[in-house]
Amino acid sequence: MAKTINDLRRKKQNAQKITMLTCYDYPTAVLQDQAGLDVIFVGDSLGTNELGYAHETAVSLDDIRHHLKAVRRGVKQAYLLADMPFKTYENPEMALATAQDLIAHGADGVKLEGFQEEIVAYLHNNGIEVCGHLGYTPQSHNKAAVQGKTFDSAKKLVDGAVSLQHAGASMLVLELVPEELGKLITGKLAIPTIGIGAGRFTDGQVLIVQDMLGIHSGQLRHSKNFGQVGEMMLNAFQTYTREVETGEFPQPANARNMKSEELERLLKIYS
Ligand SMILES: Nc1nc(=O)c2c([nH]1)NC[C@@H]1CN(c3ccc(C(=O)N[C@@H](CCC(=O)O)C(=O)O)cc3)CN21
Ligand SMILES: CC(C)C(=O)C(=O)O
Ligand SMILES: [Mg+2]
Repeated sequence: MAKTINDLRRKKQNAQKITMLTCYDYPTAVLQDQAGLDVIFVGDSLGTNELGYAHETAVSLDDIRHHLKAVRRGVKQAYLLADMPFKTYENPEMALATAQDLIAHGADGVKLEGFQEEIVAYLHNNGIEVCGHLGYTPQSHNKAAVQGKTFDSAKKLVDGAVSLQHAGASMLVLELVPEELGKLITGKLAIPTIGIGAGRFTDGQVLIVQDMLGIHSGQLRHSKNFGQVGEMMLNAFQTYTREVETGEFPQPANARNMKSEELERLLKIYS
């Protein structure tokens, strides 16, 4: 049975951590699902991490849909969440059309950024499971910076989080906020909080899959390399290149052969 929002809420109640990673393709989805991830997430970080765009705001609904469909084919047990792209939820009707499109293409729930209580309430009232996202929100911020470091900005985030829950949000991502604020908001909410750069005390954690696999050069402070996959890929590409160039690959065992009588007939004509 695939995981539901209720399973995630129960994990929070039992003080069990919720695990989430971004995912943009089928083979990665199969492995994440097999590993037992709770939430597999097609984020709009797709743009900068998978498609080579300069910014998340360049990601279209078509882009998300295309990758969501691939991920859907690989996810059997996890909850599958999809980001609503920039400018696809500018009013309640547009938001509902976007959310319904993503649900129709395999998402179990959708995520949107910011203090969007009216949109969240409208989606919720139409049966959509919505995840909020507060703190650093790439669709409205240009440069990564920790949010909620001062009394005023922190209060805005606490009040916003409570309002989103009240509006019907099922879950809340907190991005780049002080650990103290992650803890405070998590304690105030009945719905699960998922942190990225939000410290130790959120109900769950999310990372960008390339970051945690070590596919990017450079290390962001909130992340950790759980594997040196980039280095392994580079080594494999370099070794392949060298072996093809030197003739070490392919070997006879990699080749297919004709029956000798067929070959002899052919050579009689052409040699
Ligand atoms: N590869 C990748 N990793 C992410 O964590 C990530 C994305 N992409 N795309 C969407 C958002 C944007 N995020 C980001 C982007 C940049 C920083 C960054 O530059 N962090 C600095 C410190 C910033 C600060 O402390 O003010 C660092 O050195 O880690 C952090 C989170 C998190 N998300
Ligand atoms: C950083 C996470 C939460 C996100 O929104 C994304 O990957 O798009
Ligand atoms: Mg996003």
